[in-house]
Amino acid sequence: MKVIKRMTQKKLSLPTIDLSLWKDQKAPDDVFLNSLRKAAHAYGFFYLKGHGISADLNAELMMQAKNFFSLSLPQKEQVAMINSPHFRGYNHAGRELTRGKADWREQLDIGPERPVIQDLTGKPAYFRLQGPNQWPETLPRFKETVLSWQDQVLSVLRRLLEALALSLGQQASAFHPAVSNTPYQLLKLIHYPGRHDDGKKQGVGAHKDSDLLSLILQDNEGGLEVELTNGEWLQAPPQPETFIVNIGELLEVASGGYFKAAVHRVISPAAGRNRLSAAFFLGAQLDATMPTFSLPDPLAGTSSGITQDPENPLFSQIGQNTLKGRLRSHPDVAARHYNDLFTAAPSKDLHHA
Ligand SMILES: O=C(O)CCC(=O)C(=O)O
Ligand SMILES: [Fe+2]
Repeated sequence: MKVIKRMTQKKLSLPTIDLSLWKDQKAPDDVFLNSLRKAAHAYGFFYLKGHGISADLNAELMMQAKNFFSLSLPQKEQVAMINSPHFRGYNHAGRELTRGKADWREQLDIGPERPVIQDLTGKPAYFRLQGPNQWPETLPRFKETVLSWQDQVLSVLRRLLEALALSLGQQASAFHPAVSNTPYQLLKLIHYPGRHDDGKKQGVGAHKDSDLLSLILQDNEGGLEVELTNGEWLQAPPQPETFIVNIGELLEVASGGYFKAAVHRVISPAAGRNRLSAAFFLGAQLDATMPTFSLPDPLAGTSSGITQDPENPLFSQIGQNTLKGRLRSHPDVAARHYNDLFTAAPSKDLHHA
């Protein structure tokens, strides 16, 4: 009995990709590319090690996140997201929705520090996503640490995208037009409080990310899970010195469905416990359109195409897909700052992004 259990667990563990195997910007070898392609195709969710981001910086980020969530609610509300047309800032637990159901987590959303686009007349609404962040004033090293981590993670993901492009038989530069200049990006610092008496377990409900690639740093609590193609849920517990990387909807579009955006969720910690994570989402230039690459033969034959979900239409126009995700996740921000876009407020099929 025990042996079978052990064998099953071994078979079902998530793959680990070691980015340090790709040295000195030289073309990565076939072994590395094959394992990356396989991980992205079969799971859409994997561990990343050899990324070059120091354990100290990761620990400092988690410490700053902890300091922020330890502030009083009125202090956190000073940077409430409802004040920001750019969807930046704090949301208390229960305010964000996934598929219409409240998530049990509080979070601070931080994007790239960019100026507001002044003259938006005649421009698409998604340009309103660009603008400044809201920073907690009482935490001196917070902004510096967060921006430094954000910067380093962005470089890691840009590099990983070069490898992913090569693994699909494309030029390493295939994603450069989408991510080299000023891609949309978002960092969420997240605190999952312990379960309530009502026993509900939705830390964040099952969802796909609407970006190209996401990267998650988690503390030791666990609770992150990914849905396999056979419908089973597999745990993704923390592993030292690694991040979780997962495929988002834009990469599913780019790969013609060869890489699938992974459905994942977080189960709330038990009562009295809590969990911290930092999730970074790399989108793309808002005014670009995600191309769908034509894949070389052996790959093209094994792709089942882009997922069609009437509740969650995928737009290849990036700004449109990005704004869709933000509006659905934050109907209160949508109602305050984007009311002109709706005849009725979105409510039924809200989807976390
Ligand atoms: O907190 C985590 O580990 C994952 C969060 C997540 O999937 C998301 O915010 O999209
Ligand atoms: Fe996610």
